[in-house]
Amino acid sequence: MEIWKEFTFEAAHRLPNVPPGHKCARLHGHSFRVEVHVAGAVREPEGWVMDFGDLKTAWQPLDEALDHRYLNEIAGLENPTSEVLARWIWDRLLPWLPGLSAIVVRETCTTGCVYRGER
Ligand SMILES: Nc1nc2c(c(=O)[nH]1)N=C([C@H](O)[C@H](O)COP(=O)(O)OP(=O)(O)OP(=O)(O)O)CN2
Repeated sequence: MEIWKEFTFEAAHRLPNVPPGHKCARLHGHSFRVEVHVAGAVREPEGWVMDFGDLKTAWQPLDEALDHRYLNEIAGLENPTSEVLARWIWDRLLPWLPGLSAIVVRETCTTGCVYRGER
């Protein structure tokens, strides 16, 4: 079974390594949406993989680190593409969520990425 919870944060960024003239080299912002997925057996008697509330608790420090920030200023996010951000979030949640199975990052309504860790 796989469960997930979606979180949102607002942040600014620019992409420093894009080709000359690329629009994403300019400072801009997104309402980022992040899905945190956890896989595992359904535990009894609770009838759940884990409490959605515990996902929220695990996310809280990341909200503090990311919300209303300039992502490029954060260590490890100097080139804050969706892909880099997904891996950065994965690395910070894995110690708290051993069943972590995917991080989905959406920058806009039409773009995003999914990271399932190193295999
Ligand atoms: N593989 C990636 N490609 C791009 C990323 C990224 O993180 N990974 N990021 C960007 C920009 O940050 C951009 O803001 C989002 O891309 P895009 O979908 O092109 O933005 P638009 O909302 O302007 O898209 P339209 O559908 O054309 O309106 C770029 N690429």
